[in-house]
Amino acid sequence: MAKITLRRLRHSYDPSPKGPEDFALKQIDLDWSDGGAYALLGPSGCGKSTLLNIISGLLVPTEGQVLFDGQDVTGLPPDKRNIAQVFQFPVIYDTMTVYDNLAFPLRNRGVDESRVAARVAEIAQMLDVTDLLGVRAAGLSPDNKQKISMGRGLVRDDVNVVMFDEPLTVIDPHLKWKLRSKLKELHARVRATMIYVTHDQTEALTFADQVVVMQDGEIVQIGTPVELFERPAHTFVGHFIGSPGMNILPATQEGERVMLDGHDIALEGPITSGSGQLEIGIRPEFIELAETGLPARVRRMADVGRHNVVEAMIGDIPVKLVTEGPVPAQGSAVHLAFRPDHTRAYRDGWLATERVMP
Ligand SMILES: Nc1ncnc2c1ncn2[C@@H]1O[C@H](COP(=O)(O)OP(=O)(O)OP(=O)(O)O)[C@@H](O)[C@H]1O
Repeated sequence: MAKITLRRLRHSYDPSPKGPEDFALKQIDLDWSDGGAYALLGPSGCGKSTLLNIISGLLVPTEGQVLFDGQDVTGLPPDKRNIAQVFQFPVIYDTMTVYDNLAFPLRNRGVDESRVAARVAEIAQMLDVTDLLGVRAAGLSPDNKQKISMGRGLVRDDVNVVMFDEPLTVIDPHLKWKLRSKLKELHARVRATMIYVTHDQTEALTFADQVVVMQDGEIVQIGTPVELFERPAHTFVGHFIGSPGMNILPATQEGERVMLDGHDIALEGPITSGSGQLEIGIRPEFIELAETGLPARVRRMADVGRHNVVEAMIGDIPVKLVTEGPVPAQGSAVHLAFRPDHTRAYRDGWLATERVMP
């Protein structure tokens, strides 16, 4: 397995790009350490596939370098990079048995049959497909086909990286969670460097130790799932991660004071200096209905299972909060308390408060 370094990567599909808007990847600098579980998360069109194709060698970047363990592989074709890839749709040979499918990548490398047998048995056991080893792949259900496809990606232990490109797309929703946790378990056992590409926050947050969030050809934040949830570096991350996402509320500043609809708001710490559009970011989980606080009116509520989501208006500004307690009737006057340690300011989208450590 290898450490992967992306150095000053830029890519444009336009042969003569004029400005940043012509670049599908603006500038990417990244270090992925050996054996880590990473997710690349972002909405459709943000550049995930472009980045994946550059790492796998299907695409040569317009600028910058890709290094595996410090060695420049930017110009190497995919078959010289020693990587395994699992795609959206299963890539298996229908006429072969499950055993032969799993054995294929090893036999292809000239691995001897006793080693093949041991490794196939190990992977089959991890994926719960031992019973299927003698079955022809053509007869498998779509999710079992994709499991075998994943197994083919994981069977070699000499690859630099295993890359998964939206691998659960074809899986039935009720089976998705099973495969999701299976993949996490597999990483813990195989300890390969893995990169998981998805637009689905649940998949990314379940699988990865570190999540790279992309927007519009740029990385907006790299962090653990908890870091992304608790302290988004950008309003995009706050909004994209969480359900419902972070409240992003228009704010004004007078000296050190930050105000929302004319009310002073206590923040996690001092606001950084600078200019630009000011907003307050607070997650619905960190707002409470209280005796005192910001006056608001309940607009609607939704029962989402374990808790209720209440939408209230502070003046003309809608705010969502999550509560497990009783919900006041629609139209009633309430007070909202923001937890200061989870209330942050953002300027032109970027985090603009410093955290005061307790
Ligand atoms: N072959 C291509 N030629 C021209 N433009 C392309 C090509 N492939 C992608 N793009 C553009 O590059 C940008 C990034 O696309 P990319 O496919 O990398 O995003 P993505 O995050 O993987 O999206 P999706 O999840 O929909 O695949 C988009 O604006 C897309 O239109």
